[in-house]
Amino acid sequence: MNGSGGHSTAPEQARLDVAEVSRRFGGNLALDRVSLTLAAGEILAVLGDSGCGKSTLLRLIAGLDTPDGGTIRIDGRVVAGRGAFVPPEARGIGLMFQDYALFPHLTVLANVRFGLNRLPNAEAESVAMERLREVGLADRTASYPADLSGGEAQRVALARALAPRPRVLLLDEPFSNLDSGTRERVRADTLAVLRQTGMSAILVTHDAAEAVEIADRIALMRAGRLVQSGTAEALYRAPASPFAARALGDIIEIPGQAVGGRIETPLGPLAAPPSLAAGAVRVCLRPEAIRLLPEGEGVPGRVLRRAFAGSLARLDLAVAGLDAPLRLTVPQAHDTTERVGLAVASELAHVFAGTDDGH
Ligand SMILES: Nc1ncnc2c1ncn2[C@@H]1O[C@H](COP(=O)(O)OP(=O)(O)OP(=O)(O)O)[C@@H](O)[C@H]1O
Repeated sequence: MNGSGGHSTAPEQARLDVAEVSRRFGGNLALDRVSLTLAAGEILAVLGDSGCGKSTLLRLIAGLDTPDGGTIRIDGRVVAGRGAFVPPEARGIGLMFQDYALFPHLTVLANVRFGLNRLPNAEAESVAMERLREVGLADRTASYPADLSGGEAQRVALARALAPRPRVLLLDEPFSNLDSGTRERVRADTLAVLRQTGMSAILVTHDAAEAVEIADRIALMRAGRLVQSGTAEALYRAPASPFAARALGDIIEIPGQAVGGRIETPLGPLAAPPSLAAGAVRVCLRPEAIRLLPEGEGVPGRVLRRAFAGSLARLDLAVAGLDAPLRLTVPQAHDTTERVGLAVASELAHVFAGTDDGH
């Protein structure tokens, strides 16, 4: 029941290859042998809670910091590690942070031109115009940042980061300063621009829904380590740990006991994976793994509460052997009696040995 590994592309073919990279701050191991790859044109989301090392990883890739171990390659060339260090401006990396960092005293056009100072004036101007067209802001060239909405400012920052056509674009929580209505639209616009320009990008976020929506693959981090990487679907369907299961969607966790090829749980027996040793296990279930049956069938449950949730209804069920009520969502039209039966689809259960979280 293990998930996929860290590499999806051979390191020598990858646009970006991060191999066994570590970074220590005093006694704090902020990154612990993190490996990941990014293919050309791919969008990877680095997903994790505050303090898990996401920004540290981006800073190392950008060349704003130096790793204590491991190597970073861009298009096969070592840019950090093995005694090499290529400075940020020579890495072909574009950066976009959540505060956009637009220059307030420069027009929109001048902001986008800023990163193009190696080009002759006329060319820099025409490239900047082209990038502003790409993000749909060709008519705002003479405006100043103070006159822009949050969404527009974000698009100018995107145009500026894309202006020199970087090999890799790094986006650090780029939508977190936008209100929720604007965020979805700007996110969709940003994704469209990244796809249109074939950009290879890493997006750092603590928002699983955002990672799922925008990325081809997700690298899930926890406490300085890469927990699992793969497509959103792979992480959803085959989480490597209870933590990974929780990170990518609703999960119902129940205790279990593996004995002789089966797992005894309060929701009935489940088939045990062949490699599982006897002993205590944790069973993680997606809500769709649990079926409601008429009273008298399956494992008995008692409805404690039924709450209205639009087209759905939320049920809290008491089940013998479970400490907390089991929360299920059913179609509003589903009429429930006070007593019901429950069944679990074994093939949708994720079973983990032991009782701790694992990585
Ligand atoms: N320059 C630094 N000096 C000392 N400790 C640091 C430094 N930069 C980061 N850290 C520590 O490294 C760990 C990882 O921090 P990092 O900022 O990379 O996490 P993050 O996942 O980006 O969090 P957030 O989402 O809050 O920005 C934290 O424990 C942080 O305190």
